[in-house]
Amino acid sequence: MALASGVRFAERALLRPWALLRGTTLGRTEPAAGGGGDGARRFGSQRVLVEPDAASGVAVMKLRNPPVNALSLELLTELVISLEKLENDKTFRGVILTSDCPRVFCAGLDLTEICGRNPAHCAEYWKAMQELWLRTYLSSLVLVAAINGACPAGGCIIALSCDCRVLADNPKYRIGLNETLLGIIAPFWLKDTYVNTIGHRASEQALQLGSLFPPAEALQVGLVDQVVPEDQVQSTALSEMARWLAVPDHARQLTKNMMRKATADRLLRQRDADTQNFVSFVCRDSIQKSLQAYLEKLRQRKG
Ligand SMILES: CCCCCC/C=C/CC(=O)SCCNC(=O)CCNC(=O)[C@H](O)C(C)(C)COP(=O)(O)OP(=O)(O)OC[C@H]1O[C@@H](n2cnc3c(N)ncnc32)[C@H](O)[C@@H]1OP(=O)(O)O
Repeated sequence: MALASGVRFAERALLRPWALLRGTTLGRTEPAAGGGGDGARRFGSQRVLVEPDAASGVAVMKLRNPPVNALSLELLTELVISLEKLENDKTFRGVILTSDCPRVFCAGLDLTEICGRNPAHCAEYWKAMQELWLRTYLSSLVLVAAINGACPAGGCIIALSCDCRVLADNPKYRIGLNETLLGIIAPFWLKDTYVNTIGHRASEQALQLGSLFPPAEALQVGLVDQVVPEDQVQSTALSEMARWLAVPDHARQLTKNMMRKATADRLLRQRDADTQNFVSFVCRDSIQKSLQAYLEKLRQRKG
């Protein structure tokens, strides 16, 4: 009974794939450095590099959308497709999500996707955001975030959608939801994800203040599970993965589903309304002005 409802839920979460692969090169396969058999072949796309290890059942998925892994529509699309590919391949039980860009895990939403764009584009973009969150939050795989760089806003949400987070101990690598500082508001599903991770009071404070936590504070508040020297992020993520994979899949997956279903269902029930809210909010003149000003500040901040 529990299994059947878990499967039905997973099926509902598998929402439509998009036909929006502008400029993507999906499905490319090439030998990993060091060569080897099938287990060592890497695949992926232009913006997502997947290094599968069939022997351990673990794949490393690297975001590579330089300079800062901003979540462009293409990156969102390629992430969903790469994840789906691994989920459909029974060889794999876990994914380590990390960045191929130096110093940044993910800069969050790509502001150029919502600045000066028409409502139809903003809607398409937001649906892609929702899709990635649903896919990661409900993934049947064990997802471990190896956070090897700055992790604001949408980057933080991707990390929080994983089962476990390992952050590199570098004061520049801050993590949190800073939306209010851009003059925008985190949608309810981001807020729910935050609350589910660090609790109501800490979320209330951090969300209103737009706090970006340095590693020690992120650990203290519970945003991340481990803080380790930068050169140990990958090995620690692998050790964490082993701990999670020691649990039988069916028991772990059904428990994950039990813990996360209500939060995901809330978005699934209101997906269109959430998109409309986002579009009407972000297309307001006043919001466009503050987003433009924020982007300009980022561009001038060089050095
Ligand atoms: C999965 C579901 C997700 C749901 C998400 C829902 C809502 C999310 C809200 C958001 O995500 S809003 C975005 C918030 N992001 C930020 O505030 C981060 C802004 N960026 C930074 O703070 C810094 O860039 C950095 C990430 C700390 C990296 O610093 P660094 O010094 O290494 O690089 P920069 O010189 O600042 O930037 C290089 C280059 O990249 C441009 N850029 C940076 N961030 C963004 C962005 N989010 N979108 C678009 N472009 C960005 C920056 O302007 C520079 O461009 P240039 O042309 O080279 O000047």
